[in-house]
Amino acid sequence: MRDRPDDDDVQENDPDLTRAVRTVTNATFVMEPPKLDPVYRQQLYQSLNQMQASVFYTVRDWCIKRVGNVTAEQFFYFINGGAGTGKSHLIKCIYTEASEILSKIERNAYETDPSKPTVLLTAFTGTAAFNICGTTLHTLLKLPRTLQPPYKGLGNRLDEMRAELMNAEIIIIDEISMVSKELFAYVHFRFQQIKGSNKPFGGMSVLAVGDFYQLPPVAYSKPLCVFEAGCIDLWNDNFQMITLTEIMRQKDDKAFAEMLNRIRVKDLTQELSDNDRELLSQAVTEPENCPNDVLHIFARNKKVNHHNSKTLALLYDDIITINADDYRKDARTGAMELQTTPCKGELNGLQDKLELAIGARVMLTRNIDISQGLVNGAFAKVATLVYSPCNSTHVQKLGLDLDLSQRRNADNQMLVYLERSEENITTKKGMVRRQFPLKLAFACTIHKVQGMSTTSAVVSLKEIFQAGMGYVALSRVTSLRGLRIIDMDESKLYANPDITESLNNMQKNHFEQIMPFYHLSQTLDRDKTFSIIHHNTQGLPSHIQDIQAHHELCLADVLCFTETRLQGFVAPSLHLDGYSMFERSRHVSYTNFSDMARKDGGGAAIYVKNHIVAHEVRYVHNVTDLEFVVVRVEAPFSALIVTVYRPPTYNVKSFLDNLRALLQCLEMLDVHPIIVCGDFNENLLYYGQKPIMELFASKGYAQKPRNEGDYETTMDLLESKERTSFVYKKKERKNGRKKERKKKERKT
Ligand SMILES: Nc1ncnc2c1ncn2[C@@H]1O[C@H](COP(=O)(O)OP(=O)(O)OP(=O)(O)O)[C@@H](O)[C@H]1O
Repeated sequence: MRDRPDDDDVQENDPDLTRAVRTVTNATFVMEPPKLDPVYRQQLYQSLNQMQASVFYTVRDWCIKRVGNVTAEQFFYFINGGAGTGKSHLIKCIYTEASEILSKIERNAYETDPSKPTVLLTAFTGTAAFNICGTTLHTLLKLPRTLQPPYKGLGNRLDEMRAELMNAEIIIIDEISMVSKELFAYVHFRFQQIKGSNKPFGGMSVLAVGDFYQLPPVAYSKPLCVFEAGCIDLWNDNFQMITLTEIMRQKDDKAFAEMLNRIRVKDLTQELSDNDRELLSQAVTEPENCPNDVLHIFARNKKVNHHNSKTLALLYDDIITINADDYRKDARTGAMELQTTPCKGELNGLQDKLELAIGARVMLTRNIDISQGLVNGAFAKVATLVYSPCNSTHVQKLGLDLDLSQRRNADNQMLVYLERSEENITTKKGMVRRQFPLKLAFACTIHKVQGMSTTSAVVSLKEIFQAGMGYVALSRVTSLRGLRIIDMDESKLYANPDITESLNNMQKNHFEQIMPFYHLSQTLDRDKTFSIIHHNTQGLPSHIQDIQAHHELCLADVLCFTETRLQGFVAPSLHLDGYSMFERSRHVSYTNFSDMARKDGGGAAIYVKNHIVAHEVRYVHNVTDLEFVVVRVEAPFSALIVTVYRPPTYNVKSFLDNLRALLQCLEMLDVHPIIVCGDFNENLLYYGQKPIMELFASKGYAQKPRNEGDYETTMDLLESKERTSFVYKKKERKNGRKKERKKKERKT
């Protein structure tokens, strides 16, 4: 049987909501994507694993379509995945990239303010919002305290909200497991009102992110994915699920990561396997063996408070007591009078008295300023006390040293100064309290650690009262070495079976279309297929790391690159592991066009997998003034592979003469099939003559692939003489090139 929480814990389950609503409804949100250094940004994108990259590029392509005015259907994706599978990491990347691309949408400057956000990054709790550099749903949408139907509109704040969210196209909602159906419906109605549209969420695309096996919504309401009769079902009607499976948090401790995956879905009736029990037992210990300075995680507040007081007394001699300043309204004069001693406040309100010490670990209990990291659940150390100038015993401000993970900028070593917050004590009429919104944090509840990554923690499994709590607590640490379990109780590790059933029934998407070759290569018989990818690199030196990190490119047997922009010297860093490289720079490619030879850019290269026997055909008789590479493959297949680049400024007639000469010489080598690919800068959408394609056709070459769809943006050709078993043409991802193309099409 599951425990029922007492009142204290019911409130504790709602760590941010009540406070967020109470304190920030009047606050305005600031939403500005972080200005990341381009190199760091590139590294961030390169770090994405295959599934993260699929989602990233799907959303990126959608944004590019929106900018290009191509029809882009509203999307509703649910990014699912166990703890530490990199959901938050992924949405930070999506947010940065999508914001930048969508900011390029041409808008009427008189009607819109281009500085307004295009992508809204939100989370349910303040800590999670800070973690992703976003804001809470409540702050963003100025949601009321109670979310019971019927929907209450924005009233006279509508214009203000419309002005603020006029450019918004996508909303990202992290920690979706904690979002109740009422809250979700409110978000939907808010956007319908703000955008003046009857579409779901007013036409906004939604990226919901989270793990329904982690903490559920507050007050025992059903998670969004679980069907509930009589409730509007925005979830199952609209959302498609994409699952991230690679655990990134515990990537250096695979056995632990895999065990966590099993605990995540284990239901109450199942037992741990012997292996898992044995593995977990390595972390089981007694409380006295746990260092005081390691974060302790408990299910209930009582245990947290007890541990905090005990540890403070143990570690510090100079304990300071900070009383709340309670003011009562004088009935006669109306003046607020300071009381000599604080009264007994509310259970979840500002504390009557705070016991602290310099150096003690504390946690904020209110959202003060999300942009500064002063959010409910943020960890810090007390660094200084600032006393009132007129009362040397009255603490006016506290200097806090926020944890590194809590700082928006890791270089920022400055203290943040916290002032007292003010709240009405609702149980005492006319009474107002001013106190620092803090509590000691040598320990905290499981509800405060969702989303957190830490190297070490002590977890108590005692008194866990909800499905998923045990899993959330155990999955915070990056390795089993950093985990200590006290009060081990296997029966507290269980999932809600309704979640499993609901997720099984959800619509799924694997985004195969964004990486077709990756998916195809999983089923291909690699011994019987030969894959060639052509790609215009727009500069090998600046993109070699992108190529190395790319999930599809390095699966090909042969990589044909154009616009390598090499200048003779090939740095060792330009070699790809597992491939032999053959290249020709532009400078050595022209004899009769010295002006072309002097220009930077251009060039071609072919990389061939090491297990393939291949030689470069370096000197091709009578062929000059052409940027090309020819490679003869001898085993396990026999073929001639050629890559050609024609710069847009190169006269077509001269190019055709030299290409014709090349094709003739290739025939003489008598190796088949001959596969020629490259970037010829010939507009295939143009209805008039296409002399380059016609030359290939006249010589018996066939364009691959034949699929009409592939011609849409094609300027590159992949021509083959004789049938090849499989060829794949890399799809374009570069916005810039599409634009250039469009420009050219308009001109022609
Ligand atoms: N592609 C990646 N490359 C490198 N590190 C990554 C990558 N993805 C995630 N990480 C790291 O793994 C850790 C866990 O990632 P993250 O917090 O995004 O996971 P999560 O799925 O949001 O977890 P939770 O459900 O517990 O909130 C973080 O330290 C993050 O920086």
